[in-house]
Amino acid sequence: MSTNAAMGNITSSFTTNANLASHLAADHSAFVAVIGVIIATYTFLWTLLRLTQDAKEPILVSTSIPFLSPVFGMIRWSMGFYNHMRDKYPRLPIYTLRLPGTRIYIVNSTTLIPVVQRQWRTLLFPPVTARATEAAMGGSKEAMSIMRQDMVSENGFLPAYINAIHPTLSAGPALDELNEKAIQVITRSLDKLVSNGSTKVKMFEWVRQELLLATTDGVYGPANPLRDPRNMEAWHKYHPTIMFLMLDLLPHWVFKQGIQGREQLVKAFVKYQSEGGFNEGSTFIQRWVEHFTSRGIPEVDIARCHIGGMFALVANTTPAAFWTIYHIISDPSVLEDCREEVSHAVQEKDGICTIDSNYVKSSCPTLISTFQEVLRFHGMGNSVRVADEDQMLDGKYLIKKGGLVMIPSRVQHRMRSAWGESADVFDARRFVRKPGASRPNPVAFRGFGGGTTLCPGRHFATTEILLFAASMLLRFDVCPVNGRWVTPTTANSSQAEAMEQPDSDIDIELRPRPGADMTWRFSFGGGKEAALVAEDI
Ligand code: HEM
Repeated sequence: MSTNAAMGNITSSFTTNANLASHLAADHSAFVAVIGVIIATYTFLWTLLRLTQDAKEPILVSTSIPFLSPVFGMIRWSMGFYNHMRDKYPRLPIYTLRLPGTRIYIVNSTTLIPVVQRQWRTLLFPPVTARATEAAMGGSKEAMSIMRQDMVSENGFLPAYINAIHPTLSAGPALDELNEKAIQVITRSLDKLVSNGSTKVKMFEWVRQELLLATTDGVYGPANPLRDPRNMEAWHKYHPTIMFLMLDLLPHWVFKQGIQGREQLVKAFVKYQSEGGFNEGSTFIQRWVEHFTSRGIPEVDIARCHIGGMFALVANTTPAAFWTIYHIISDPSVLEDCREEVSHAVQEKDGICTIDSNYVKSSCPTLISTFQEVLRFHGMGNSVRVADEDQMLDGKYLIKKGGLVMIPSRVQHRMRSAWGESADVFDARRFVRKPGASRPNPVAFRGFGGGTTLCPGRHFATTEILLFAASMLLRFDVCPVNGRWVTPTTANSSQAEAMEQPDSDIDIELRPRPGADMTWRFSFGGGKEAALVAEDI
């Protein structure tokens, strides 16, 4: 190499190094600037968090990244998040989570639950219903202003709505008639299955279809919009998007299909309203419509609210029925006991088998206990209340106006102090009364919620599910097509619902039992409803 060339290389290498050094210096300052911004942002958020948190509020947790740690926790642990937090902070009766723009007070202690429920005039549920109506059902400004006018007093639209429907869903002729209509639909469908001989079905899909048709026929009557397969398809498109629409975080075009489904249902329910289809429906739906029309809710919004009502009707009943039937038929000893119990509810005369619904609701302890255990084990409702003003809870904890108070039922349902060491195990006979044994703490059982928002549809759903299960046990043997029962996982359950949903379906074969082809009927009337929650005992 010549001297010149060598010099050139040295010069060029020097220039390159100088460039590199200046690049590194620039990169270094950019790096320092980024770190500076991160530290400044972190310090700002941390200070903001501390300054806006009152010492009297429940202890603040999950703060490593201010305002975002709870969000990451919810994404990571999904529906197990609150149980994870309970295990992490086992001594906290209540704690605060701070999310962007929201503070949530999570109640873990069984003793605080009745306190929250007693403060129903300042810890409100109606704002939650109103928000769902607006975000997920598309309620108009006019309808929302009627709904939001008074959310506290008994004259307010939403509290008065619950009062209007309550008598039609409580023990009495209106409820009996509703349950009778619904079970007739299931019976007709089972008759058809029997006449087809052994049939293979996908269990969840099949249970869902049976209940959707039975429940909506029972409620809406002969003009039931869900009888039209296009509307049924629209429901299946819309239903999975409800939770995302309620969260209202993403633009609506992301859920185009779901919204198309919803709008198709709105048209169908507008027709149902304008043609007076409800006049031939249940007493429940007549009182429901009466309330909405008397308060001046526009027709199209009534149709939107019908869709919200449908969600309440079927969203939890379907998985609850699936799990009840699954846990009975997949356990030979539970199956034997339940079948024996319901066989005493049947009276046969002249080829007609009549099942006494009162007997099923009151005298089949293993069947009823299995259903209750389904509500405990698979129940995942988060009771949410909105604080209407600053207030003290139990004289100890400051709840700030606008904050959400939440009671996650999964935390209660898996509490060892309430359910013992077997809290994480499904035990079909857990609720069967045993001589000398004490009852589990009823406050820890939140399958139907509790307090003023205790589910008004619980008797309808309970009877429908128990009678469906009884019919199945009496008329069919059920086998898994692949020869063994494998309990589906539930990790992907939609958190808009109060019951876990199976992640995968099960192929089953329904084989008619001897006598399945006789005429099957139900008798109703005069009996009490099954008492599953403290308020009914
Ligand atoms: C197994 C089936 C069902 C389950 C597990 C269930 C569960 C629940 C739960 C946990 C709540 C309380 C929500 C809270 O406090 O935050 C609730 C409320 C409610 N449920 Fe159900 N439910 C079922 C069936 C039904 C049915 C069939 C209807 C309609 C007839 C219905 C109508 C309602 C209504 C309207 C509310 C709100 C009450 C209020 O605003 O005060 N539910 N349900």
